[in-house]
Amino acid sequence: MIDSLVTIDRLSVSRGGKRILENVSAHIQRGKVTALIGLNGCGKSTLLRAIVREYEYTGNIQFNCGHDHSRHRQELVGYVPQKLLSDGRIPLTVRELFAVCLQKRPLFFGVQKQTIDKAMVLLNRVGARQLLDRPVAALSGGEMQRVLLSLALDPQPELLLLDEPAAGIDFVDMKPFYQLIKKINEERKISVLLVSHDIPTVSEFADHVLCMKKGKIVREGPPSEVLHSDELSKIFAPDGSQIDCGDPLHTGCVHF
Ligand SMILES: Nc1ncnc2c1ncn2[C@@H]1O[C@H](COP(=O)(O)OP(=O)(O)OP(=O)(O)O)[C@@H](O)[C@H]1O
Repeated sequence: MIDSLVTIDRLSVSRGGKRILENVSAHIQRGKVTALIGLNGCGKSTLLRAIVREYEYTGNIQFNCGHDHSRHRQELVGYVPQKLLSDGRIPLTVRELFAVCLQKRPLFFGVQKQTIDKAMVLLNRVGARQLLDRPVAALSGGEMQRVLLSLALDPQPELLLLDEPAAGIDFVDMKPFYQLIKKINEERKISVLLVSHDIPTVSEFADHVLCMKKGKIVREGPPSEVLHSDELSKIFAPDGSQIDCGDPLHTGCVHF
């Protein structure tokens, strides 16, 4: 029996006249890490953007969060995109980025002390307080992900959406990063939906897996079932080769 924080029911999304998601039904488990896997272009980012209401959709995304919805309290969802901007040229320091995100007044009035204090608390949570005065454009992929993660955790969300959080992170830093996500999940009781292309990491860190193919969820369940299923093999190893579900630190990462 799935304890579902979010129940997605017959969700369809079209973009630019093209149907991207078709009748997607799935669960995001309460208090757990759910991984969304699938080939490039199958619709994973589109699903995340529908959940944050960035894209229009038909069907239903039901938050089973225990709120009194008549009081119009929005569900709290933190979202970390794949990239901040495609060209990466943001002429700001991390301190100024926090000001843009947290302050109500324009940046030309300066960064308020309370913003800096808050930025330090938020960066500290993700082990990144040393980044405060660094230019955003000079951050590595992993540093950028930590900054975006710290912003997504304020205010504390019920659901954290991470779109390929390890995409810019090298082999050595990847495991600590996923351990940080697991820690946030367990200690703060934040449910997580993360997009990943790394089967060993999904095997190690996810409690629940959604497998997407061409805009549809073709399999959902625990990693032990989904990662060894025929559906997964047909998508990721159609030539009959073995899918490596081992420890990413020992067997190397399988990217698809
Ligand atoms: N505005 C748009 N107009 C037309 N097609 C679009 C639009 N936005 C996205 N698409 C297409 O929708 C499909 C799904 O895109 P999406 O980014 O959700 O895939 P993804 O699974 O996240 O891919 P990746 O793993 O490469 O990040 C892709 O084929 C993409 O080209």
